[in-house]
Amino acid sequence: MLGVVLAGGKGKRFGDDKLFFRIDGKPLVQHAVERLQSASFIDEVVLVASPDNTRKLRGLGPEVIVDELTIGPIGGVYTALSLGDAFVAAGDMPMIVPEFVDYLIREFGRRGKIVCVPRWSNGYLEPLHAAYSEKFRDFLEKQIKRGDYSLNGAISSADVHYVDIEELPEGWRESFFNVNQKSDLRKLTG
Ligand SMILES: Nc1nc2c(ncn2[C@@H]2O[C@H](COP(=O)(O)OP(=O)(O)OP(=O)(O)O)[C@@H](O)[C@H]2O)c(=O)[nH]1
Ligand SMILES: [Mg+2]
Repeated sequence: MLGVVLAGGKGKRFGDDKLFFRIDGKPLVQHAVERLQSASFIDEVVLVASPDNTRKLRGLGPEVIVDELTIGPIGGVYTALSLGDAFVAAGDMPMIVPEFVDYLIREFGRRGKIVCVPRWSNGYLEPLHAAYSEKFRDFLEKQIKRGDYSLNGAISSADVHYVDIEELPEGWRESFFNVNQKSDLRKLTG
C-alpha cells in the first residue's frame, strides 16, 4: 500500500519550521517517512505538501505531491487519495510503530471498509494514522464542497472499521505521539 506523510500544516504552535526541526540529526518529517518505509506492507512513501513547503521537502527523497487546497488535514487526505488507497500519517509523528501500521493495513484489507481508523475508548479517533480507500475521496469531496472541513465528521458518516486501541499492545500507543509544541520535544529525549 502507498504510504502518505502529510506535510502541509502551519505549525502555528511550534513555529513554522516544525517539520524541519532536527531530531537525532534528521528533520522531524524524515523520521515519519522512515518509520513508514519500515512497514512491510508499505511499498512507497510520498509526501503531500502545501505549496509553501514543497520546495524544501523535495530535498528529502520521497516524491512530493502538492496539496493545493491547504484547508487542513482533510485536504491532505483528499489529495493523497487521488493516488489510490493509502495509509496516511502526520509528518510530526516521529515514533510511528511499523508493526502497528502493518496491523492496520491488514485489518483494512480483511474488513473491506473504506476507512480503517484507530479509536480510543472515549470515542476519540486517530485519523492521521489510518488506512483509506480511494473510494473515500467522493465522501471528502462532497463534504469539502459544503465547506465542512472536519475529517472526523467525514469518517463518522462513512462505513468505517474502527480498531479499538486499548485492545492492542500498549507499546503501540507511542505511534500516535506527535510534536505540536516545543515542550513535546522533552517527551522524545526522556
Ligand atoms: N497536506 C496538508 N497537510 C496538513 C494540512 N494541515 C495540516 N497538515 C499536516 O497534518 C499534520 C497534523 O497537523 P497538526 O499538528 O494538527 O497541525 P499543524 O498545522 O502542523 O500545526 P498547528 O498550526 O500548530 O496546528 C501535520 O503533519 C501537518 O503538516 C494541510 O492543509 N495540508
Ligand atoms: Mg500534530
